[in-house]
Amino acid sequence: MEKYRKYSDPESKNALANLISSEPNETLGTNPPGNVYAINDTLSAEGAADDYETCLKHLVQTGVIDKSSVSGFPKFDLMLVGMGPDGHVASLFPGHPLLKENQKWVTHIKDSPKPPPERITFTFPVINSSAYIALVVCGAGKASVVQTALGKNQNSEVFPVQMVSPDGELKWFLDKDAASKLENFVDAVVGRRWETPGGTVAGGGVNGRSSHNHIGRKTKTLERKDSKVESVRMVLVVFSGLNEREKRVDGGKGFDCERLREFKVAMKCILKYIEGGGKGEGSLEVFVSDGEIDCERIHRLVLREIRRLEDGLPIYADRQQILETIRSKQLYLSAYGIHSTKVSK
Ligand SMILES: O=C1O[C@H](COP(=O)(O)O)[C@@H](O)[C@H](O)[C@H]1O
Repeated sequence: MEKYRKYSDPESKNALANLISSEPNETLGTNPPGNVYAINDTLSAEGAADDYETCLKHLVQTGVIDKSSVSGFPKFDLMLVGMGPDGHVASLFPGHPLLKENQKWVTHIKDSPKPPPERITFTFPVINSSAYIALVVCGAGKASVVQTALGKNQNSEVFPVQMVSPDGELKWFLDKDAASKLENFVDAVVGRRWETPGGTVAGGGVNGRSSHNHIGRKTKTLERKDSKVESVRMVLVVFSGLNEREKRVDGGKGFDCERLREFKVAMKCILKYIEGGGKGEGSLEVFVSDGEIDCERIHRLVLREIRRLEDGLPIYADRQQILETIRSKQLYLSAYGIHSTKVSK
């Protein structure tokens, strides 16, 4: 959770949740508005936090959200958590008394060190009761805290991010810049990227220059094509090029293979969509079919997948698992709607 802003404010994450719920989304389709539990921006920050906690309690009582048998707090299936350069998570800042809150589910802050000062936030007991937390951290400004949190050196003051310790699974997702101060951890933690034309490799270990250029050439060719036949052909070429490449990657381990696997799932979906004349019944795991073959869309989807394979976040490799969780649960937009609202008053 974070800043408390009016929905009309572009920084409001409630506004983002509402946008997601009303606009058809390439991957998720249209989310039913009833699945979004937004913060009441007509109340004060304190009132909104209490109101939100009441809403959450109702959802637990009615069985929409599980209750943790360990802590008694609500247990979210999936929580997407970011981190600030000072190591804060949600709106729980270093040294702030809210770090110790152990009764409330949702609380407010009026003196946030990062603007805006008024925010509402989940407390640590709620965050740490989650079944799965994806901690997504990007940017060089966060590299020092990442180094401290994941490295071997002890720090005297514990960063809030170091207090993220769920009953379930915790997975860090770092981009290259956020991971730049890690040494031995790089291979283990960071998704390996293919060598870029400039020669930069994160994670290393993959002899990827020729493959990168191969894909790059195909991308350029693809950009010039827009007929149905060419779209199909290019999907197949990219797909078979990757099969070849996969044989050279390190024995099926590491992020490269996981990302390739996710990419291949996407390519299969696109092929089924094409072969089924736009009606890929039950087969469109990574995008939603609207019934008609749309070449522009195929083109855009293939480019999107290539971009994610080559330069996307490591979380790309976990898309199937995340989508499965999202689709099988009734409540799933907490990361946007609950986790973060921003209202300026
Ligand atoms: O203020 C906040 O910042 C952190 C980090 O944001 P990012 O845009 O740099 O990733 C965010 O995770 C948190 O929810 C928010 O309160």
